Amino acid sequence: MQAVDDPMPLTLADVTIRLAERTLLFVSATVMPGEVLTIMGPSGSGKSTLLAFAGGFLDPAFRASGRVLIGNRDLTDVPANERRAGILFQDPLLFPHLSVGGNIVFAIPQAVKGHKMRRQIAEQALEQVGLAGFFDRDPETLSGGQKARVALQRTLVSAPRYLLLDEPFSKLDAALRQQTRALVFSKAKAAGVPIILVTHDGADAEAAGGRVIEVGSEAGA
Ligand SMILES: Nc1ncnc2c1ncn2[C@@H]1O[C@H](COP(=O)(O)OP(=O)(O)OP(=O)(O)O)[C@@H](O)[C@H]1O
Repeated sequence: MQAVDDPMPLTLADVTIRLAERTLLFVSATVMPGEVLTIMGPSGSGKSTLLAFAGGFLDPAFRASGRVLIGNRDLTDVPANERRAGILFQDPLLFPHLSVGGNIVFAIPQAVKGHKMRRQIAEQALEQVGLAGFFDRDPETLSGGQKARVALQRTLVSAPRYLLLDEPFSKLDAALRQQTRALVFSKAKAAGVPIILVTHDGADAEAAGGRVIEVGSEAGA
């Protein structure tokens, strides 16, 4: 797994997200490497939009004020190829035209040279989540839980500076959810980078084991 050589805190400094004239949410917090900050709130309260802003790709339909800082650097001053926000969505979004292993190889930073080395990293990443021997499989032949594990490893091999988790367990059934949740949090924390989790589910927040921020209602924060 790619280690991040310079893990830094992630700060959401007075971040306000607006849609038309409506304020959706306000958050101000610093997340330390290895820490999970959970954002909870009702549907439509702007949680996914907050993650998009934190990742540097806010939809132009929204207006945001406040800043996102990696360490002391404003995200907008960090070149796009150095931001490296690792994102996991509800849907694993595996590339259908690549094999399972190809999905992971694709995410390995270009600085890691050599076909053999890249393949070896991907094989190890699969092995770590119980998917040894799955390298050449078509992603469509995997179960939901297996896809979620591949998506996790694809994100982690990319050497992210921080992780943004947008309800990554919500499509899994209860038993699988519990198992996948434990795996994601242990591996994400081991990556030693700041983690922001968005969820509706109190059990996710409990398993994450960090601070929880409740954001506003649909009527506006
Ligand atoms: N591209 C867009 N243009 C206009 N409005 C949008 C756009 N994307 C989302 N919205 C609206 O912005 C609000 C916030 O959406 P967002 O997806 O951030 O909420 P959320 O809290 O993540 O919701 P959920 O928990 O249901 O995923 C919602 O009212 C949504 O309908």
